[in-house]
Amino acid sequence: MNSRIQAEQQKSSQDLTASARTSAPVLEVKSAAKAYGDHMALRNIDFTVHSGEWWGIVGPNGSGKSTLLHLLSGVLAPSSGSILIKGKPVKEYSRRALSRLIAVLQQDGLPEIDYSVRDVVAMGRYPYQDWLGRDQSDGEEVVDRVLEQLELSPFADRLLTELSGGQRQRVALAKVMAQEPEILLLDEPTTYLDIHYQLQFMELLADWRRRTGITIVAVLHDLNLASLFCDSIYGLRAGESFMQGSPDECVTEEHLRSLFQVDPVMIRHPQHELPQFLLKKKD
Ligand SMILES: Nc1ncnc2c1ncn2[C@@H]1O[C@H](COP(=O)(O)OP(=O)(O)OP(=O)(O)O)[C@@H](O)[C@H]1O
Repeated sequence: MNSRIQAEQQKSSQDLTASARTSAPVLEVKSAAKAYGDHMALRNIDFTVHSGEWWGIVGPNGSGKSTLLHLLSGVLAPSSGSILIKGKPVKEYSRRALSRLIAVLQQDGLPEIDYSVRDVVAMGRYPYQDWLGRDQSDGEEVVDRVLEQLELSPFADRLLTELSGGQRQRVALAKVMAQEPEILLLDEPTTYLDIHYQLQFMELLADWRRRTGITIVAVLHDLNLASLFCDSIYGLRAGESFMQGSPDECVTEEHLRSLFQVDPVMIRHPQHELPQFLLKKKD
């Protein structure tokens, strides 16, 4: 990619971030806690996501990241505190209204089933169908457009069972794109992807956000990717808030040591001016 295009893309991403900061809150977590039986998985969680922002949720295994995502999507109710979506408690939305607002993508987005790519992407239109299963909007066009955007048109009639894991994850992304949500929640979406597909997946999200201003909250294990793509990072440790802020504020040697007990070598990305780190092995 030539450097002028790269600079323009970086600028448009910065513009998006700046405008996101001045826009309305879409997700608000207020003093939220979640207990499973007598185990407190989350406590004292407070953060606000504004329209068009991209947040990365990071933290060690078992720190409560997926639980937090389940609270945001309304799959789980907080034991105390509240979760607001566009100013309204999540529990006050009907399932259908919620599925028009929020799409969720898991780490293994789709099972290996005997459905064609087109049929699976069309399932994303479910929130727009009436009780007879008719799409009340331009569903077919949306499905065609999304297949085109993700370069899946040549695969449209292939079965999911005939695709690689990386291709299936792209179809999973197409399905949530067809859902046309305002908020996208992702739980470790790049876990099973090789570095080519990891980067491609993150670029597709970035492109989607540039085009539509969608709000993204993603649980990410890879802090280097989080630093490259997210505006803001929220770090959890043992169910409690550990840090929140920009990649520069969060991806630091001190935080990495304290969160993950690793001894990293910090570097500055020479092209993107963002913090990155290398891991060291014992001598
Ligand atoms: N359904 C459940 N019942 C009981 N305890 C649970 C349940 N789900 C999660 N937990 C516990 O809550 C804590 C947080 O789990 P959670 O899955 O949210 O962490 P995580 O940060 O997403 O972990 P990982 O990085 O390993 O996926 C863990 O101690 C886990 O064992």
